[in-house]
Amino acid sequence: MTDTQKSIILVGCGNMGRAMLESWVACECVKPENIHVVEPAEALRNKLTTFGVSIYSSADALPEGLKPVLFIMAVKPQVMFDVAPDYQKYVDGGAAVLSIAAGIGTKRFENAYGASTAVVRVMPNTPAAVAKGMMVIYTNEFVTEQQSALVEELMQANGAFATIDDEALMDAVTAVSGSGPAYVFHVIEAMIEAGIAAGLPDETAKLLAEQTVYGAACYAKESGVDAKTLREQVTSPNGTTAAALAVLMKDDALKNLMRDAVAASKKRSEELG
Ligand SMILES: NC(=O)C1=CN([C@@H]2O[C@H](COP(=O)(O)OP(=O)(O)OC[C@H]3O[C@@H](n4cnc5c(N)ncnc54)[C@H](OP(=O)(O)O)[C@@H]3O)[C@@H](O)[C@H]2O)C=CC1
Ligand SMILES: O=C(O)[C@@H]1CCC=N1
Repeated sequence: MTDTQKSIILVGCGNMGRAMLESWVACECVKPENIHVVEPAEALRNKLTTFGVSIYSSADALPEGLKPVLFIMAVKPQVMFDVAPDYQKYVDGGAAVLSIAAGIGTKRFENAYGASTAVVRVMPNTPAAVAKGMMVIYTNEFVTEQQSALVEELMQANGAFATIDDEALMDAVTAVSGSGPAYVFHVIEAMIEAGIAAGLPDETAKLLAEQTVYGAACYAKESGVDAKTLREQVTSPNGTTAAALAVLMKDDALKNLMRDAVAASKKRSEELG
């Protein structure tokens, strides 16, 4: 089997499933028609027609004899084990299950599908849609080299990936990089509103906020300089930034808020498991 003959099934093409799919259709590890997408919502299926992927409304509609290398469970944690039995036959045929659900551990899939099931957990994030995701991978001992290699190719198409050996870290991962884009989007919202309140036209406030967050993130990642030093380089003594940071850093306000937010997300991930 050549690489491009490999097939995968994506179960659920909502916010996160679609974000990952957007970068997969451009990657050369799986041909678009060999990406089988199962999504019950007609409106979401209709948005996939230009992707060249194979689209189904339910597991029953998948073609007979399909032998996927892996299937990706991108449904909500709350419905995961209602949906899981529909894919038992692919596990029995040697496929690995890849779950992106918050909280749910590999053991629960082993319990559902069988003790030696190959299970991959990935905590993705939505910037995967523009190949700028942070994808964190944990695999159990039953995942084969071929399955692992395909997972890494797919995750690379989505942006950067990291692997962890300790599954217990997944809740903290979820709280930082899984949920994290929402924190940053909220910062962008807040900067836009503040810019408008300071007198900027709406479109100008949006452009400035988005490009500033984008540029700062690229600079932090690409310069090799730590964030504290980069912050200090912006901050002229008794200048404008110092005036702003006196507000943001008073009593470690933002750090404390972020610590509480990440702790709340981690706790919720543990509860979902
Ligand atoms: N959103 C994010 O940023 C992130 C999400 N995740 C995880 O990704 C998973 C999906 O989240 P998200 O994309 O936000 O959720 P969505 O609700 O947007 O997407 C889930 C999709 O699965 C569909 N679905 C429900 N039942 C089935 C079924 N039997 N077969 C196939 N598809 C089905 C849903 O359809 P319908 O609505 O009609 O039920 C929906 O379109 C969750 O487990 C979440 O924890 C992880 C990291 C980040
Ligand atoms: O909010 C959630 O539960 C999912 C998991 C991480 C990001 N979104």
